[in-house]
Amino acid sequence: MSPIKSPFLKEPQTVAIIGCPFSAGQQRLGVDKGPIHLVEAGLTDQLAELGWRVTFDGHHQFEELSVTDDPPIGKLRNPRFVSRVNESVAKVVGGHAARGELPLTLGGDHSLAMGTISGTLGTYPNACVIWIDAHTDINTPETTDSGNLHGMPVSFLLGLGAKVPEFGWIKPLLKAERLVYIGLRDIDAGEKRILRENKIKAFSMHEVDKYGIGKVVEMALDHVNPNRDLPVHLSFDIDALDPSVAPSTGTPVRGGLTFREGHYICEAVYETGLLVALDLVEVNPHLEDEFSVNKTVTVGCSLVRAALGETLL
Ligand SMILES: NC(=[NH2+])NCCC[C@H](N)C(=O)O
Ligand SMILES: [Mn+2]
Ligand SMILES: [Mn+2]
Repeated sequence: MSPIKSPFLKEPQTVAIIGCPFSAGQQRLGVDKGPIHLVEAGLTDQLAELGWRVTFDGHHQFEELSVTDDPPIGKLRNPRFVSRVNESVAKVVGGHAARGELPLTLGGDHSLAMGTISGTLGTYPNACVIWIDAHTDINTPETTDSGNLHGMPVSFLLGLGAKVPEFGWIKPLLKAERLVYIGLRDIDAGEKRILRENKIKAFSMHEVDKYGIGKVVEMALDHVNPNRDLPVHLSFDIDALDPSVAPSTGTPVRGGLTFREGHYICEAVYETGLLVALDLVEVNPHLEDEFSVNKTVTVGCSLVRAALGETLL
């Protein structure tokens, strides 16, 4: 029995867990401990229980890639380190995808999507990206206020904004019409302009309230995957969930997805049978109290299970 009825994955269906203890895309300590907590919570066994062959080669040791001198380039913080780590993540994710496995990247901050989505698109050039987040993470080197690269991966993938030679390895393989957002509620002014100018489809919490999550996911899939035949990369930032559901994250924004809305998205993507890669990022076990951390890690594991075939019935 295979967990997904998938036109893309090879038998025995394999999920490759890629632990990415990485935090240099933002400034709060602890998000690099996210993957360790998710794995220690038992995620590997939970996925095996769903029928997957699970591989996990230990958490990546990015220290080897660290740079002694990494001054900002313009506003961009830790640019060389972020670039190098993502280049290596792209190779790892791409390698698993090319072997017909499903890479599950555990972050770490969301700058990691530069690597994960580059890896997916290298193997599946027509893949679409479903980005679940409170934020659009589409600032360019020109529009960013914070200089934090976790707020910018999407612009690099689309090839928007000033070209930074250090990030020259990123091929702008993502097309605006193959990207859709759900859960948005904190978008910078410059980002709003980019969304408009590039006609990027986005469902904020306003649309979730108006139409309900079922309709929103259907409309999102209709946009990026009208014939339901393209591979899907699901990039899930835990801060898409309401802080009452997932408090331990670096940039919480109130008014987010409920527990069920978050799970519904994952379940609906699973049901398409088209999922080829999954990211779960921005779990920060150093933030808030022990109860909050447990809650956040537990909901993170359960979102992953939902995307990989756990059903309620
Ligand atoms: N992956 C995230 N949590 N991103 C938050 C980004 C916040 C803000 N838009 C920035 O550019 O810094
Ligand atoms: Mn976010
Ligand atoms: Mn994000």
